[in-house]
Amino acid sequence: MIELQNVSMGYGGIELLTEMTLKLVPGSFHFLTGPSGAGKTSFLKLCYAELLPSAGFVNLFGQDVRQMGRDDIARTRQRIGVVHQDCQFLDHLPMTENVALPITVSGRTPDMAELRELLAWVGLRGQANALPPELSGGERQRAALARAVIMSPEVILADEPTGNVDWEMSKRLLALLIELNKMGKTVVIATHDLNLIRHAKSQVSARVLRIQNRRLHLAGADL
Ligand SMILES: Nc1ncnc2c1ncn2[C@@H]1O[C@H](COP(=O)(O)OP(=O)(O)OP(=O)(O)O)[C@@H](O)[C@H]1O
Repeated sequence: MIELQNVSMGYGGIELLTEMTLKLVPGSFHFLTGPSGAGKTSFLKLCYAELLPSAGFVNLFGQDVRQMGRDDIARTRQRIGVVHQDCQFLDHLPMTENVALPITVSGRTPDMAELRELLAWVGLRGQANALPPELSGGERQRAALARAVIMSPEVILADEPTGNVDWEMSKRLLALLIELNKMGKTVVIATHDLNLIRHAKSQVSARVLRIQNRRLHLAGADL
């Protein structure tokens, strides 16, 4: 579904990622780790066509990203849910409306029963009418996850989804992502948190990728 073949990319003519090859098969679970600034966010952006490779091929659901027009990219993005590192919300809208934004911007009316069910799933039933500034960090992260999955994507790319929360909340977020994977979704989590990876490995069969020295490596069992 997402395939990178000898992909390189960089900014301002300086290469950041070199010759990366990876095939994300349906239902797989991957962690992506590596030092700060190694290029984890940039890598994820390649996977949802926010960035294009400077060399090599990125294939999303059978299509080469370079051959895709704006409409193709928009359609493909509906199949990929992204939990951004700095989850942004519209502060004047209640959480239900923020979480439903992907549906409303695509011109549809959200099903309120489904929306309530989704908020309950991430443990935010009581915050449905709250405004984003009234939420804690963990609640924001869970709302970001709900927003990422509201279009029922096949793939979930989560960029440091547990970045600003304590260990209990990290485990709770991870449990939601594992639940999504058990429902058949393909999951990629970029994280610095090796404890999170160790914890996950007792519950799910996950591959760990590491970006180091601009290249993508399969991490060993030393985690
Ligand atoms: N739009 C951009 N223009 C220029 N340089 C950028 C841009 N985005 C990222 N970079 C640079 O690319 C490098 C990798 O950034 P990226 O955010 O992909 O790394 P990361 O591994 O996700 O980092 P972190 O773990 O700190 O979030 C950094 O040096 C960053 O400054």
